[in-house]
Amino acid sequence: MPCKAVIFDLDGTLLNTLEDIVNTLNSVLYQHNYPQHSVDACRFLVGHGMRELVKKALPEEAGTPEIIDSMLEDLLIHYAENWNVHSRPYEGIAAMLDELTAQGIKKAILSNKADNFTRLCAEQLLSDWHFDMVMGHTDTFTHKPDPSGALFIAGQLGIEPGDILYVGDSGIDMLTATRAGMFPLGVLWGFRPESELLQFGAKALVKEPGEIITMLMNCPGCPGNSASR
Ligand SMILES: O=C(O)COP(=O)(O)O
Repeated sequence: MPCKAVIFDLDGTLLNTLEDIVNTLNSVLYQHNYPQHSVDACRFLVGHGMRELVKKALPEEAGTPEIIDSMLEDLLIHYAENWNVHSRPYEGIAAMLDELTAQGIKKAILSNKADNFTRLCAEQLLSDWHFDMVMGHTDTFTHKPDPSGALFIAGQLGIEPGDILYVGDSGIDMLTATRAGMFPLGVLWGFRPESELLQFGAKALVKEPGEIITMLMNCPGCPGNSASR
């Protein structure tokens, strides 16, 4: 298992952002007289970026580019006011990030969330840890599962993709990792089920963040593995 660097997905992996996203989405849908969605339904709407979220949430016949654009504008305004009401790191994330930091393993974040919100999340909810790179969606790279963002991070870190562990909670993340030549590790505390992670190529699954550390410590090349020192 690779262990020179770890790239994390954000929503559903490091942070539980679901409730704030659902509340924002539903308030915008309500304002525009469209049906709202349950939290469980929203688990499958999030992950492809914010424009796709709006598109998937709208009734099919309403999804014209003009309506999507205007709903997206409102969503971004509402989300800016409500993004951190309930959003927090999952239990065990803090200890896991502490341990990666102690072991000198590089850390990055790659999200399909808009770049400004991704940075806000990292700056305000993950400020105790240094991330070597934090990247949300911009016009420079196509959304995940296109591997260009992940490969750009590898280049910036100066680490071969094959030496990078990619940790995420969705099929999109597993595909991204596979296409980038990284190791796809699926987490089971996030938004999507185990079956999806396996279907899209997860090579290993973890039930809680501490297991990531155990796996890395058992990896022969890991800086934290006493056998490799
Ligand atoms: O689509 C989103 O907004 C969230 O995306 P992420 O799971 O890549 O963080």
